[in-house]
Amino acid sequence: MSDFLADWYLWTKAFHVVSVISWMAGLFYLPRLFVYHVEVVQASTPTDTLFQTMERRLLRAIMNPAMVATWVFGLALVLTPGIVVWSEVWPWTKAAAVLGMTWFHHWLGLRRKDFMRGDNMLTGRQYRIMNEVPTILLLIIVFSVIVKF
Ligand code: HEM
Repeated sequence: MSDFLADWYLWTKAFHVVSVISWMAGLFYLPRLFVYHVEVVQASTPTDTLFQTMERRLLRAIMNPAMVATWVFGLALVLTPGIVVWSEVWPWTKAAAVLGMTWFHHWLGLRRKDFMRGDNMLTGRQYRIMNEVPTILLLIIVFSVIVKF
């Protein structure tokens, strides 16, 4: 198993990065959709239904599979011999930020259900602020995994 993972290391990393890009695209876009949904769209109109469809498809067709793929390829990299040295700081920083990103994904899923039920409680400004969460986590993850501080 270790030999197999070592042989496929660069391919695994390439698929990991592709999955990460797809996941991040959704994590940036879905809160933007929520901003417009709450600020511009009237409840129970055809536009409301259209936004709900876009939000559901983005989450189910792109973000959920991309998150699973990111985790699968990421964990394969963790198991690859010699890649992660747990006595260094960066794997822990990255792990904490990745758990934060996964929490944010599930938080967005819960907010989508609020819109679906017609009882969203947050304002456009609050969604704009939450939109910064993936940016901050992305910076922490990329600097920790590449600079390895
Ligand atoms: C979901 C759980 C994740 C795990 C278990 C994981 C684990 C890993 C591991 C072990 C590596 C190899 C590091 C190396 O080759 O030195 C790696 C590479 C990488 N990861 Fe992740 N990762 C995860 C999520 C993410 C996320 C969310 C991002 C970005 C937002 C990300 C961005 C990257 C990048 C850019 C690389 C390539 C670094 C390089 O070129 O050396 N990863 N990941």
